Amino acid sequence: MAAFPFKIDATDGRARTGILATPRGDIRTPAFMPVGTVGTVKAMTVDQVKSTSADIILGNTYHLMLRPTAERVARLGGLHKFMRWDKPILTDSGGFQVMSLSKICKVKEEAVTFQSHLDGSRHVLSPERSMEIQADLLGSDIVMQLDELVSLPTTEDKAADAMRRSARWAQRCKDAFGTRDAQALFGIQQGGTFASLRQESADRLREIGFDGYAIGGLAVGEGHEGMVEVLDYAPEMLPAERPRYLMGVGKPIDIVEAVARGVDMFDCVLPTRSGRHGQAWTWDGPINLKNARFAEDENPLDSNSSVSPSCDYSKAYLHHLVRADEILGQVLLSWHNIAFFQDLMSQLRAAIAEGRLEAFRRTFADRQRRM
Ligand SMILES: CC#C[C@H]1NC(N)=Nc2cc3[nH]c(NC)nc3cc21
Repeated sequence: MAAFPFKIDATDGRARTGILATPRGDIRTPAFMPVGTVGTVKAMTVDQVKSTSADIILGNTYHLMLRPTAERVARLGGLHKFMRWDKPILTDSGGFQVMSLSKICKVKEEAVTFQSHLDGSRHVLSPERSMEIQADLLGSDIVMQLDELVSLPTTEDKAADAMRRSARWAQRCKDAFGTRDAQALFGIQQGGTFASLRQESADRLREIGFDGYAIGGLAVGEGHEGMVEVLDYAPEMLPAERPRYLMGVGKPIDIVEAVARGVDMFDCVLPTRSGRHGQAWTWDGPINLKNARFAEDENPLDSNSSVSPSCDYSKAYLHHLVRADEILGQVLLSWHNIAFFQDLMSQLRAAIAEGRLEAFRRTFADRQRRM
């Protein structure tokens, strides 16, 4: 019996909307997970994150194992208690971050060894250690397998080798994770932009059996068209009855196109990172509050929103905060952007439930281009 029942309430073309039920709360899909890398959704309190109606957030094994260490988080009661977030948490396994962040890393069949980007200290991350950190020490609700990242551009042979190692690590993760009914384990499909490798990866993951299936290897610089090309076939290679999670994605238009191709879960640093740099996402595309045209604009970012940073504050005030490099500017724009992404997911769920996703997609794309 797979952990976490996934009930699909409606479909529209390849898109699905439903509920992934977890012991810490239901996750409405399609879902966007705010990124809380080191135990904080940057510049936001957990109450502000909750006010956006986010059902689940993401944490990172790589960052938390380096600081404050997974053992310390465990001694302090686990990640939920530590950061005061009592809803679901998905943790990434560390593979992607080790290979994209750490100074030196060596990948062997047994494990990845690397030096911390913080102080150069040496660390080892094996499939078994990643499971121990995520499931036992951090106590996350959804655990990601450890996978191997290949940097783009890559050859088919290199992508095949990495995909097959990730599949062997997937089995080791499943064995180490064991059978738990209060936590779930997701596998990660690899294979770059090679359909035959993606199919082989999906087949191997299905044989092993996971509670959900992620699409890895995208949002790594392939661009919107490159991503959509893979999304035209990759999601449907994965079991239809379990959640499909596209890692690291993405811009609002990427999310809409991926939902239309059968993806259920997303995470991306874009709303919080761009908010810290003065950017606000709106239904008419992104704007940057640094721009002089907002200096005396008394309108809020979104008067239809019920979330404070979107409906209570004037663009003029936000412009002032950003120009003055005030911390509150980073807080309010991060908060607004997360609220906007959650509003987008809510509108996508409604559009699928009412069978009008195609119309929503067209209108959304036209309006986003207006900027
Ligand atoms: C190859 C591969 C792969 C995936 N593997 C794991 N464990 N995490 C990821 C995180 C990502 N973030 C982004 N873009 C921001 N693409 C990602 C891809 C992965």
